Amino acid sequence: MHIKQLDLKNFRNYNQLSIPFENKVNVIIGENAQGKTNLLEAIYVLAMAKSHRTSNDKELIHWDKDYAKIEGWVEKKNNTIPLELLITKKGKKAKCNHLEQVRLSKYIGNINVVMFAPEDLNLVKGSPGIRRRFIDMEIGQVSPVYLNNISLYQKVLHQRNQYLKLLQSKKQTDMTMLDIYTEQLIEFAVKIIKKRFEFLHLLQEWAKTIHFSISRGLENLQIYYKPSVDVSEEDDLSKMINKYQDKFINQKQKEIERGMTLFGPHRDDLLFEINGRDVQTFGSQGQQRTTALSVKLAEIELINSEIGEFPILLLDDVLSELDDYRQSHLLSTIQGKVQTFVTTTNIDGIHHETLTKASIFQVNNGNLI
Ligand SMILES: Nc1ncnc2c1ncn2[C@@H]1O[C@H](COP(=O)(O)OP(=O)(O)OP(=O)(O)O)[C@@H](O)[C@H]1O
Repeated sequence: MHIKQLDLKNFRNYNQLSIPFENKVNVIIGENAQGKTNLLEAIYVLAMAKSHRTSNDKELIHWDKDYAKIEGWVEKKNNTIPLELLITKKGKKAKCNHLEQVRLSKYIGNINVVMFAPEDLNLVKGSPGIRRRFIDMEIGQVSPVYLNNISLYQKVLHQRNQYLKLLQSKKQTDMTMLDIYTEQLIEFAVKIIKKRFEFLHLLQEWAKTIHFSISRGLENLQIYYKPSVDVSEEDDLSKMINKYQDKFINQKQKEIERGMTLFGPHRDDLLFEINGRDVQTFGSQGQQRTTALSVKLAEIELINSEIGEFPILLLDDVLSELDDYRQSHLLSTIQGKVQTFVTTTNIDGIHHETLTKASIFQVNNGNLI
């Protein structure tokens, strides 16, 4: 799939932009603070209905304006889909094929994107929240049901936490509501975890092969799911439910004392190992970067195997962070099959061969030439 045309109105520092793109590597060059990341963010928001760098949608609207609009025409194998996202200070409205989509979870997934930004280099080293966000965003792109379960889980989690706070402060002593919230929480938790296991299983297969090749056959990458309740990939849903129920019964007092939910998908993590050793603790910076790169390249392959089309790749200022060999590997994977947007302040950081086949844009204060 690829974006044929992108129109922006009042999006961050873009007052008005209307630009066609080809299905190849598009290099966006500009000095700092000109709007390179903003452009990639617009494509990401068009795909995911939220930003990769802020949870506050109002920040996306140009300071002096009341709304922002992103329109994109996405060419897929069999059709072209017009997409539109209107962001106002009161909320968002999404249209697909000119029809308003009541549920955003149904809208997301019309375009698939893989974003690789400097913060993704922290996928291994950073906090567990980064890894959870990664896994949720990636599964969410191909599974609206998963996104829906996440949002229902978060709702119950919030209610359960509030109730635990009431019990903690002894403003409430009746346990009935806590038990009801616990049952509801478990229902969504196990569905989420089951899907995460499935996704990681597939991601792991691709990431392992890619990593082996980037490390010139020296490194074996393994990715594990680290659950906060001792469930495993082999467990069926009812076994997982039993384990969860036991955990919440055993830890009830502790949760009341702390006034919060201490177990569940919102506390789970991922573990990366190279040749049997934890990359977060023992990996060099280079190994951590290679791991992040392998995972991103694996995502591209995984999306293609799930939906039969390659996603759009957004590379925000990361090419110069990769050495020549890793850059070549990345570019040979995408060349000719993945529409890619690359931002850079310095064209010298990008392979000569890539540049000869790319469209090159200059961005200057919210204008793209
Ligand atoms: N809501 C907004 N309205 C208007 N301008 C905004 C808004 N949000 C950010 N900006 C402006 O956008 C510019 C930043 O753009 P962007 O983050 O895309 O920079 P960049 O070109 O990627 O730079 P760098 O190379 O430093 O990462 C800044 O000048 C900032 O002031």
